[in-house]
Amino acid sequence: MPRSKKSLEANKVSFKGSFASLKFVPRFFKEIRKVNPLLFYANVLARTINAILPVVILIVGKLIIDEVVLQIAAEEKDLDRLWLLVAAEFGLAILSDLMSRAISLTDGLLGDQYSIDTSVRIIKKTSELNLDQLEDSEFYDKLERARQQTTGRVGLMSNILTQAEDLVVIFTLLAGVVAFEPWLIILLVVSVVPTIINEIKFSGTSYSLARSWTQERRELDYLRYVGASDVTAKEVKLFGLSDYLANRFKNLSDTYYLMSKKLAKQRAGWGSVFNVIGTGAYYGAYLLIVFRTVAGIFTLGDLTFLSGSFNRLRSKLQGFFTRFTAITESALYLQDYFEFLDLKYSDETSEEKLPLPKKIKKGFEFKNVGFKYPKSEAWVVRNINFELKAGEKLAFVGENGAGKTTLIKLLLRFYEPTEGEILLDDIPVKEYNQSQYQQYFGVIFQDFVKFELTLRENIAMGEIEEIGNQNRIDSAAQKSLANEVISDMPRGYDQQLGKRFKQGKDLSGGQWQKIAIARAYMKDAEVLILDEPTSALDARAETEAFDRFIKLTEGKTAVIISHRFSTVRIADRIMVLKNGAVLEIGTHQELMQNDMLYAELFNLQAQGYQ
Ligand SMILES: Nc1ncnc2c1ncn2[C@@H]1O[C@H](COP(=O)(O)OP(=O)(O)OP(=O)(O)O)[C@@H](O)[C@H]1O
Repeated sequence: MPRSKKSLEANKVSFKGSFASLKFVPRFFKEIRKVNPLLFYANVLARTINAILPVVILIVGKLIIDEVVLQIAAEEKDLDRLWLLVAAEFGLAILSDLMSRAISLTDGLLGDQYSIDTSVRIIKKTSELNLDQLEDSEFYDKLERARQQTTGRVGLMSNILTQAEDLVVIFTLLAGVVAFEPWLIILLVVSVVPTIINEIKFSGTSYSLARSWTQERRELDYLRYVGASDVTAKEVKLFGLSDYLANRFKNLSDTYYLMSKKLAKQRAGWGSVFNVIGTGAYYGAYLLIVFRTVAGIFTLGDLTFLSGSFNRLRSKLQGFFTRFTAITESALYLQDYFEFLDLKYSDETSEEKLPLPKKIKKGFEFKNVGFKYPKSEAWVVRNINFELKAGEKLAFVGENGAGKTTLIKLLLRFYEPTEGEILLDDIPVKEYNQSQYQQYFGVIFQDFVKFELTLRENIAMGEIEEIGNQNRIDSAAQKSLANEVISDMPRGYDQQLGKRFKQGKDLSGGQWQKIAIARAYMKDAEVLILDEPTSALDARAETEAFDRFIKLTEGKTAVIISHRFSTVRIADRIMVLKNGAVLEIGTHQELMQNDMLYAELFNLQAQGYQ
């Protein structure tokens, strides 16, 4: 676990590594510009004007003081030029304020638009990826970092633009200072070098710390959720778990707090030591300017201009380097984000694919299929051979963990078999385009999603393009018996479901299930898969749901997983799985005559009902 110093070292990103992350900055800006070109160029323009203003303001300030000194000495006072200069300085101050406001306005608007854009892209990209990628914890961490840094990316944008702006300020001020007193440059270097050293020393460390803690942060989020959520509240209360969860949360957070506190203290400590050196150099420069003014080499105006310029230069340069560290740190997150967006899913990379047959002619065939989950050594299923014929209703039965859902995931091509192959009408399913292939199926999983959206949306999710097709939604609801749920809802189809939102209504397990089944009917799928779809229905509703299912899906191919044998027996054929292998397959009668596991389990359940 990366809670030790050792793992922090392992995750440490070098200063060079931080530099390398800057290569993502051009792409980042291209994307921002694409989001809203007008706002982007307005921002750049305002920043350019704002960058030139400081030196102009200082020069006008110097001219004002020189003019004042001149007028004090003059016998006949002529204040016209002075008024003009003061008016110019006033105008410049107003312009500077306007530009700053324009910058923060455009920064904010661009930032908002960009963060909407990135969130949308992350959602879309996630849907393109394979299940094995999504279930991989390393990948999940990457996704987490890509997602978390949405606000960080907005800060990065304004930091980089400010950096460019400050670079212009620094060069214009430098030009002014060099024109008067080139020696000051050496003192300037001495005054900022300590800051640079400090930044290099700590660069990357805080990012490394945050990065090495991605897993733990996930754990913290989870503990926070488990400890304070309506879903877990019943068990947490009943088992008195809140102290245990709170302590576990606190212990883990404290470890992180202590590590980051140590880092922050070191940074602050060294920062103050280096600052003393820097401030010393600044006052050295100040003395030099004062002496030259007393000696009559500089005018009073030069004195104000130089000391003002020098002071600004120092703070701008310091800011430049501090910001540089912040930029490289955030750019490392940018790397996570772009790497995530660039992830390929296997089907994308493969060559031309075959068009899918409009109608399934023969059916599916599993040939010697074996499968191990990624990063696992154990065979979950092996030597699987069976046919799912076109139009057939096949049921899978078997004990928990026998591999039933895994076979469904393989059939749906969420995973590729480790050995053997799956054929559709004698052609390996790999030959077909994956997403088109998946469109063939209407599936209700055991752990189907309870979308906390409206009832209508929950059903229409089966074929979202048809959300406006009321007839289709009505028909799906009738087939699945969800119409009974709808008539109980005060707002009918527009009823918000779940407890998360205002006026939301939570449903019973069985009611949710009826809605989920409606979702499967919504799609005019070639193959229907119901993975324990009726476990929460009462006995009467279950029988009714299955009778309907068989009638309504006449001619369609279907796979049903169920632990209830009364349901299973109405399937055309039943496949019994044990420890990842096919134990027996046949009709209910055949399996009863076989007198093996199926007959044993069937009789066991039948006795229970007597
Ligand atoms: N994503 C995964 N990664 C690794 N192993 C997994 C994964 N999903 C399931 N398994 C393992 O594969 C085996 C078969 O699981 P599967 O879900 O296919 O069983 P099942 O027959 O559907 O069980 P149940 O009746 O309990 O739903 C189990 O031992 C399980 O631990």
